Amino acid sequence: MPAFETDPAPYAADGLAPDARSADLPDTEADPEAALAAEQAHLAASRTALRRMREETEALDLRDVGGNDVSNKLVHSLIQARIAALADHAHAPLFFGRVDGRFADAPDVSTGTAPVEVAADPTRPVERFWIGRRHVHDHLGDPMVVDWRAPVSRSFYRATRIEPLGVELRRRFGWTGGDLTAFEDEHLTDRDETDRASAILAAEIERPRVGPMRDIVATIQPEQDEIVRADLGDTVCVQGAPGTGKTAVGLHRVAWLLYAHRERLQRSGTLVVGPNRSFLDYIQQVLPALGEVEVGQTTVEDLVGRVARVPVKAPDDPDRGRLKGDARMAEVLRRAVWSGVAMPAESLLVVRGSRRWRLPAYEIEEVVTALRGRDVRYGAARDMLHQRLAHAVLVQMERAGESPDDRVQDAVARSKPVRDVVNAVWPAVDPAKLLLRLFSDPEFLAANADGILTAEEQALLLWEKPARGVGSAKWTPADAVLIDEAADLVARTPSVGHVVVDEAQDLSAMQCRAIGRRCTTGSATVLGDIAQGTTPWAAADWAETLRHLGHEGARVEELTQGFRVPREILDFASRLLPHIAPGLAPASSVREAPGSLTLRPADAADLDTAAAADARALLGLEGSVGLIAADARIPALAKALAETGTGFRELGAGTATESRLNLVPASLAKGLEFDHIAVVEPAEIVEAEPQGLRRLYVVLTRAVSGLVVTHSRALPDELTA
Ligand SMILES: Nc1ncnc2c1ncn2[C@@H]1O[C@H](COP(=O)(O)OP(=O)(O)OP(=O)(O)O)[C@@H](O)[C@H]1O
Repeated sequence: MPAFETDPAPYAADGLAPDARSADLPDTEADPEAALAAEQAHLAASRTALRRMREETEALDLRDVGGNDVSNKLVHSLIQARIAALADHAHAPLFFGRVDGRFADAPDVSTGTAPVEVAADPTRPVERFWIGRRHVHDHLGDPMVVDWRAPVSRSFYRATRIEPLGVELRRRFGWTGGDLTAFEDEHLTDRDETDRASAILAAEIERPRVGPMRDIVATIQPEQDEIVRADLGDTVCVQGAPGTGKTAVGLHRVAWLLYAHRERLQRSGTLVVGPNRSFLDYIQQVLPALGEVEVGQTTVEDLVGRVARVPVKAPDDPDRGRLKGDARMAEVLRRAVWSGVAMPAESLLVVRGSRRWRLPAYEIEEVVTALRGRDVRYGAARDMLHQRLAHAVLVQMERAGESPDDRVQDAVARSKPVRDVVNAVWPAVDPAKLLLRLFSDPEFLAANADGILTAEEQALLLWEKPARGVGSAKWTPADAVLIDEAADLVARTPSVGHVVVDEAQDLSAMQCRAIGRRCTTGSATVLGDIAQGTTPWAAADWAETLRHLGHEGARVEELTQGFRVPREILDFASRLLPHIAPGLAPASSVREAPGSLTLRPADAADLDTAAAADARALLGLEGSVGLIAADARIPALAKALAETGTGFRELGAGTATESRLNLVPASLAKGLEFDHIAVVEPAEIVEAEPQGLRRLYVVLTRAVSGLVVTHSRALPDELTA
């Protein structure tokens, strides 16, 4: 059987490949240069095809659509989004890989939006697929580049010599800017060939970081791909050491889910929750680069802030914050919300025309009791109470020979006597006011917290100076989460189809519940590292976090291969692990960078100047630089940098300065990475907070290429032992 279905002219005069998927290409072994030239020709043809696809979209005539103004606007914006998605980014490869293999003939293997598994079929002729960021087809509709999320692309990421999935050849391409410059082949069915380390893969991982995080579509690893392509219904929790690709995997998973379940998820929505704004800024370009612009990216504070609508004015102190984040608070709030429901003292009297209708108190009580027993939100039950009371009055009218219709019932439901009864027996609850009362009124708190919180805990919650009103209270982030919980007891929080939660180890039980109620009808990807938990309420294990998220029993996967931090630095930082997370094994590193770690003693008096000089020296190297120190030292470092006229960007300062040098308070370093980092005075970082050793672990593991530790004091014992 010939290697490929033959077609003697792979590239036609118009530059388009009539059927490059099965055409003969030059023999790679005999003539690698010709093989590279053929790939470059396929690239040129694919670019031409992409341009044609864009021009066709641009030429779409909206007048044909008809419809009203609103639908025209919608179609117009969809077309604009499509045109943007079809842009050819000259600096990025249009494809990064190719698979040649014998695949079962599924109709949507290269274009499918359903998660069709690609299957091998040795009886089929060899077909080849180029894998890239977006789908490109020729004028006949045949694929020239297949989206990395299409079913057949799975074989590119997952095929091994043991399980080739139909793949005979896997080719990776090397690029310089927009030019295709090299390729590497693996013949997965060739028994004589052995695995070799991929230079292209290594180069891609080593590429210096200049700006925000970028996508990893070209190099997703099999264990990562398994998480990326997990079914929509699966909630997956990923534990992974620093730099193992958790964030990258979470973002690619959203992009894959949107491809495989586009219609459903576009309707329900998706959400990425990250620890802070600096982190969201850092990751914000990954999804748009993958063609997904409609994913909400937010912090927990912003998420609950939209519901709580109170000004957050103060941080949480550790003890109070821990208590406010405790899951027992949910029960206190539940009791408090429902505590206002009372039994009626009087009957209900409705006057209509010349007639008076009386509903005795015991009948009202029956209605209230029945509603309490139903599994509905407080506010929904309150709305129902109006209607139920009106209905009971209507029954009396009917018994008396009248024939009232729905309009009469509505009028009675809205009448003042009914409203008065409802206000008395089922008062409206304002979540923020409820919390204000709990924290200001010891008796109200005791009535709802006794048996749940100890007397000391109740005392801890009470404000020393009760607030006058919701607007003037000194709300903290944990309070906003409690208000969000109360709001959900009153009215159900809408759920999206999928939520990705990053740095989840730092969430309190109540924060988990806040996120969990936003994916009650959907699934979640939960990412984190127990060793990097730095909040006073950080998780000790994933089972608890998953339980509070409402996804108990979700599977926990571990990523152990580090892509960011060179081995020497990772080994150095991992000395802290037995002290901060005894159960966790250190990650391995795929990257060797001998000499990447420098320990530099300095005089206490010159520490800031020395650190500023280190950072300036690092600017002489390629890539981004992070100067990281305890938060309290940041102003001194900013001054030292300014004195030498070194431009820098201070994270968290709210300024939009562009600079390769980033001045980073240790508390904002989580999730970020820089090519080179200079860490100042580790002992100070450790002392700054109860979880200081973990903070130091986070800080030391931000480096991609090099780490300089500048210190005037002894390094912490845990780091030198
Ligand atoms: N398969 C891969 N190919 C190339 N680069 C990768 C791969 N996986 C991860 N990386 C890179 O490794 C770095 C670390 O990834 P990421 O930030 O997702 O790790 P993380 O596990 O979330 O780290 P942390 O716990 O420190 O937040 C990033 O630069 C990412 O692009």
